[in-house]
Amino acid sequence: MSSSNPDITGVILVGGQSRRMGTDKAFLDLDGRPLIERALEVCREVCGTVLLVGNRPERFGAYALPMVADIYPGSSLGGLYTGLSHAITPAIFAIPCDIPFPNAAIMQYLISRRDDYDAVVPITAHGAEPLFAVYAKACLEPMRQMLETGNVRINDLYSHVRTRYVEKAELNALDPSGTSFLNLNTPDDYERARGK
Ligand SMILES: Nc1nc2c(ncn2[C@@H]2O[C@H](COP(=O)(O)OP(=O)(O)OP(=O)(O)O)[C@@H](O)[C@H]2O)c(=O)[nH]1
Repeated sequence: MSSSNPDITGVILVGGQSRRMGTDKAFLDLDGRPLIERALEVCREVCGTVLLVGNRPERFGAYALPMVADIYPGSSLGGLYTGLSHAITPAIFAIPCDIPFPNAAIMQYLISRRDDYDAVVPITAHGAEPLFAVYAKACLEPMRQMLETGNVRINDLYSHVRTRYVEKAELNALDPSGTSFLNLNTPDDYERARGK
């Protein structure tokens, strides 16, 4: 796989319950393609390796990708921790499976802001976007401590690692449609995305 960042693993989070949607979000069809394939496409473009993290490998066999089960099941923080643990690269780019318009240019930009930081996290109108962010191996131990104590609020991680927040204004030019961080949680969200 040729990519501009061989030292980054794209970690696609495909766990969770999809309770609000009522059907596995990874396989929601948008313009003839399931969401998972959109995430996969940008990961292949930007990252050296791709890893799926979730607990239903039988659903993803067709993609012939490495897939690992959550070490700490039950939270997206557990998914991040699992992806970062298994990655053989020094850092990962985490991406959820429920964003219909993942933006490779934004991924590239966030990766380019790594410098000496352990986490690079975009800020949008909705606050931090911890599931579309860069994490270095230095995040593993603080993540593990949070998981061991039952704290799964990813935003609490950032005070324990060197975090670079990337403000919305920095990203606007890369996101003219303003849809890059849209995520689909409910059937209504899905209907709206189909209209875009
Ligand atoms: N590996 C892993 N991924 C998760 C887990 N929980 C959520 N995710 C992923 O994180 C992203 C955001 O998920 P959410 O919308 O917060 O949760 P969800 O369980 O998918 O949906 P709800 O049941 O409606 O809350 C999606 O890509 C999910 O696949 C988890 O426990 N493990």
